[in-house]
Amino acid sequence: MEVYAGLAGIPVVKSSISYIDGEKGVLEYRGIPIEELAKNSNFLETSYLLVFGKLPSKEEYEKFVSDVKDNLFLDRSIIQFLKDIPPETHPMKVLQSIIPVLSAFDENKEVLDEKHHYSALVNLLGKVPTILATWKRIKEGKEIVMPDPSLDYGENFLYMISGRKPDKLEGRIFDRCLILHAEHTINASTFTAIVVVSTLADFYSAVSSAVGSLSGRLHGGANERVYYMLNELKHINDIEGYVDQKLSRKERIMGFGHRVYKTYDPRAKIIKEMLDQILSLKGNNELVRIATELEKIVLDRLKGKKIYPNIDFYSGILYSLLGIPVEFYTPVFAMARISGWIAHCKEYIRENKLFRPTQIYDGGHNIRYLPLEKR
Ligand SMILES: CC(=O)SCCNC(=O)CCNC(=O)[C@H](O)C(C)(C)COP(=O)(O)OP(=O)(O)OC[C@H]1O[C@@H](n2cnc3c(N)ncnc32)[C@H](O)[C@@H]1OP(=O)(O)O
Ligand SMILES: O=C([O-])CC(=O)C(=O)O
Repeated sequence: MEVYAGLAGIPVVKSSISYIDGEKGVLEYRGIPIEELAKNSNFLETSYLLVFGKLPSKEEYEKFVSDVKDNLFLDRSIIQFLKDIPPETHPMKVLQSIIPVLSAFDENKEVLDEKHHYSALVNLLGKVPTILATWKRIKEGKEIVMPDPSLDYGENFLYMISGRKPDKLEGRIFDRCLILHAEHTINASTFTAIVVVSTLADFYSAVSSAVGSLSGRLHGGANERVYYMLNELKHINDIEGYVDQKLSRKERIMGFGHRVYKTYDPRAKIIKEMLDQILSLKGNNELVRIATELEKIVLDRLKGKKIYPNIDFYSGILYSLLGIPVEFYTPVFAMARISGWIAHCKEYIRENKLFRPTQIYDGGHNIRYLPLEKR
């Protein structure tokens, strides 16, 4: 028997939700290339596609958007809960702890029932942006901005965090970022979600656990770390030394490398294009200059290892230009990934099999118990 460390390359499900060709840099959601969706779709339509397996008709789309919008507002008890949390708490921890509480307001509690899947989906898509924005305002001691259902999904989030209505381009760019982050086959957090749901725990527990899994710096948490790294590199001349020192210590450079992509992450390419678009309006930016130079040096030092920027490398810079504070980069990722997590939970539970892998035991046997005073 052999141990498959990190289950690398081991299929654990059959799925028709998304597809990656890591050598060619292809990503498709339900067979549609990510580039097509980022160009033509919006986040809620893409969420519908992921969860229900097809693009919605006009009526289906309108009903779905309206169901999400009906769920934007938070109960007073949830706002109070947020007010009682210590302000230093990272928003990923806030999200992870509050999501299970939302189940109290969902009357469809049976995990095997499709009604639960739908109500958890619209409840979480509706409330998670409001929770994050409300937490940001509370943390900063500012007045809470209530959701505005007349705005598009992404615009409403930018509005709630800042109190300012974003312009159309900012709203569209943010919405496209949400599309790019919505789904990515069986990554660590999605795997976490289906493991939880395989015990027949409900979708709120699965999504909350997936948030915890996403928060780590080898996964979604890397986008926040990239931002700190770029800020540490105050000058272009510092970069070579930084990279060489990191590599000589065998440390990872955040935002580079991927378990599946052995070429440029197609999502990072789209984010880079959007950065150019926003910079042409806002003017040049020092962080972008540093990131571009860092990318050149890392690609040069690691050539042969097939290591390229992943989605987390440029996303934070884009978020900073949209006025999103650094601690909220990973939570924004989580907000988008809800659709992917729920799509997988819904698919997995259809032919559920409890996850229960095995191990190769390499400890002792029949060891005598030694009383405390003899140890
Ligand atoms: C949304 C996402 O989750 S995208 C990923 C976000 N995470 C990051 O950006 C963190 C930095 N990246 C990494 O740590 C890794 O690339 C991971 C965890 C994403 C993928 O890791 P794995 O598939 O396990 O790659 P693995 O550990 O096999 O690495 C292969 C080789 O490349 C090196 N390597 C991989 N990524 C990096 C990196 N970012 N910086 C430097 N070296 C790296 C490894 O040290 C290893 O070298 P070795 O063969 O000499 O030991
Ligand atoms: O697929 C992965 O391992 C990580 C990733 O890029 C994602 O979840 O978006």
